[in-house]
Amino acid sequence: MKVTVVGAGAVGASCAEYIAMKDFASEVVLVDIKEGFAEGKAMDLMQTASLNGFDTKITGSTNDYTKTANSDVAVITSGIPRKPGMTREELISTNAGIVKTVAENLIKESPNVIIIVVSNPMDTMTYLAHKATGLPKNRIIGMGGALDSARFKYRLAEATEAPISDIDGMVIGGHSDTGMIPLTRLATRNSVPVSQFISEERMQEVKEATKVGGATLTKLLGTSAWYAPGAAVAAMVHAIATDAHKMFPCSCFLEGEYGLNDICIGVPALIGANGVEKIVEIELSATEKEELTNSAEAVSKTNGLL
Ligand SMILES: NC(=O)c1ccc[n+]([C@@H]2O[C@H](COP(=O)([O-])OP(=O)(O)OC[C@H]3O[C@@H](n4cnc5c(N)ncnc54)[C@H](O)[C@@H]3O)[C@@H](O)[C@H]2O)c1
Ligand SMILES: O=C(O)C[C@H](O)C(=O)O
Repeated sequence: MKVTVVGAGAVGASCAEYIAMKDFASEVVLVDIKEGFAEGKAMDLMQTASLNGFDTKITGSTNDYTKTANSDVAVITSGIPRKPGMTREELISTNAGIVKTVAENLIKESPNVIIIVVSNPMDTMTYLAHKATGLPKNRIIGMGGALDSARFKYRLAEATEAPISDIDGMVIGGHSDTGMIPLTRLATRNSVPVSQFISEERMQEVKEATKVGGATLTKLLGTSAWYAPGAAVAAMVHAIATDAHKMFPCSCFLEGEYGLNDICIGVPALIGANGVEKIVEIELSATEKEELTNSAEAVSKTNGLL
């Protein structure tokens, strides 16, 4: 499998590294607009190959998309990250132009590619990539829910003092500080509802900490996070490569599912060789439905700024 990662910055390089470490791709091409940057990151990563035991070939390119030809999967991480105090939505004016151009360049060289959008505001950038490329909806996927769910599990494990491997949980909705919906009702510790281990008040704290997970890290780091985002993308690319039909909440183009239309937003989906193999419609409570409706309204409002 050939994978292109556009943007060789913090998230792009982390994503390329995790993909290489899993050793399932024949080639990863890093692309960046900064002269020599992607080539440098690729060389540095390749010099870890004998140490970390992978055979994936990582190459770099300064904005030459011919090097990306016939990619099976392309990940878009190009664009600016937020600074402390900013929302993801504030990045739209810079990132929309970048994501549109990059998506158009990618499909010229790789007409059969599956695109995973990471750049923020991610749900709106996924919608933009969908509109700009006209690719079938199964081949444009936004990465947000896989990361948000990993953060939810981290917070649940912390609150229950359980090993993370005991914990399961999922976050749906928009990838924003206010739009995420950690499904506390469905979170489990080894099949037992987490609500049996912690108070309702503690559960609310977990929910709120999950929603501002990205903002918390941005405040600590001075820029947004990259290890967990890179790992989340690598897990999704791996599911495509292995046709795993693994369930991730991710930003999918909806046509009636969950009562929503003409929007990309986080819902559970089975990810396999064709990208989104199936959107899974789980039964939501009245409160969760209302939260999803509100979240979708906010994403649509941001889409209106395109
Ligand atoms: N969806 C998510 O869960 C998630 C998680 C983390 C970060 N992000 C987003 O990912 C994006 C990247 O974050 P980062 O921390 O890697 O930023 P970064 O600044 O470290 O890297 C971005 C890279 O994009 C490159 N770039 C800019 N314009 C380009 C273009 N036209 N073509 C190719 N490359 C171009 C830059 O030169 C830079 O190297 C941000 O928008 C951030 O908000 C999303
Ligand atoms: O928080 C951000 O701006 C980056 C990313 O969306 C994240 O959740 O880490």
